[in-house]
Amino acid sequence: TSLPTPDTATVRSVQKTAVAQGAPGALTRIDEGTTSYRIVTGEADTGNHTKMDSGRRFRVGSVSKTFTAVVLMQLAAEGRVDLDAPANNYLSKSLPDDRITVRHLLSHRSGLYDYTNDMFYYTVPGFEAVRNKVFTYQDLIDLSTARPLNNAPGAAYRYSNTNFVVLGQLIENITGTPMATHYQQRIFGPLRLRSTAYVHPQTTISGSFARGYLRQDDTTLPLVDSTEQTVSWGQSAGAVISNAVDLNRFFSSLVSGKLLPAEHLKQMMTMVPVTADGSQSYGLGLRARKLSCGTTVYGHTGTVQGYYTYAFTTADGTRSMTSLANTSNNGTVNTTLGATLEATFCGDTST
Ligand SMILES: C[C@@H](NC(=O)[C@@H](C)NC(=O)CCCC[C@H](NC(=O)C[NH3+])C(=O)[O-])C(=O)O
Repeated sequence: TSLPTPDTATVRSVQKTAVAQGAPGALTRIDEGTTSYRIVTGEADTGNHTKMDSGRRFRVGSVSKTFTAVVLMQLAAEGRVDLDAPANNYLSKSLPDDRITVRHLLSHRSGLYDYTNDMFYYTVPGFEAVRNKVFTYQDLIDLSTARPLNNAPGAAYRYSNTNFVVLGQLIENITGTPMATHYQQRIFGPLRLRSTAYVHPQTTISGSFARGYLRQDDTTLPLVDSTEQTVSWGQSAGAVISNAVDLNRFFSSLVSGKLLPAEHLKQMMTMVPVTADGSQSYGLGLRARKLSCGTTVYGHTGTVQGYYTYAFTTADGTRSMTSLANTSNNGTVNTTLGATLEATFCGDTST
């Protein structure tokens, strides 16, 4: 299917708006076969006024969930896990409800409470309290199960980081191999994602990277440099580090069948609407968005202190886009940045 030419002028104006709304900088990279478009605005480091550039690495937040889902689906394809079995079959310490299946975890239908609601209720104090902490998966799961389930297993979609922390623990329990090894051997290596890494609990980002700046709840106060942290509160739900070209290659490779057999990819991409207008849906560790021009794109968003990410591709992987703004706790910027999807995949709709 031939898509309209990406509207890079609108991408640029969207980025300028995001900067005007408080982001120090933004980047967008669009890949289509051998053609790439790179648009950047503002600064990667406000301390020495280093300009943003599109090759910089950053924390991808929940885009990590898609990487974790791919590992899980490969194990399912290898016959080592049954998606419809109780997750408790694979866990050393049981979840409070045997009805929670592996598929419920992948599709955010388990009902498990999201511990980050309490952890980050107060944004900067919450962040400062955990930025150098190292949690076990069980520490985080125990924070969640201290609260009642949001819903009966399978009864509703309710986004929860807990689901993908449980999946990290489950994968390590089944295989005896750390998530970092699975990511590297099953995804980063085969796809040559040379700027992508899982270095938990290391707090620093190596190579060329964008610094991240967290907005305070009192927005009159200056941004907090949140670049260095363990992201141990996120791990298999949010601790991957990558860059735009790698995320574009990851999502286009995923949907074009390079990581999973057809049946398992199909299950991952089988979407359930999560918004009333049906424009947003969730599959297994994967988001889909139906854009105004009728094109549906597949990928994930990410929010981690100092970094907003959108990483999406077309159903056939021919065009991929990754956008980053290096701030967070700023919903206006997050919404604005999302407009790079329309500009990229629907082209110039102003005429
Ligand atoms: C939404 C996004 N989810 C993720 O990326 C996961 C890993 N991030 C979160 O759950 C946000 C944690 C708080 C961030 C903090 N907010 C606060 O502290 C608010 N009090 C911040 O904005 O940096 C997704 O799936 O698309």
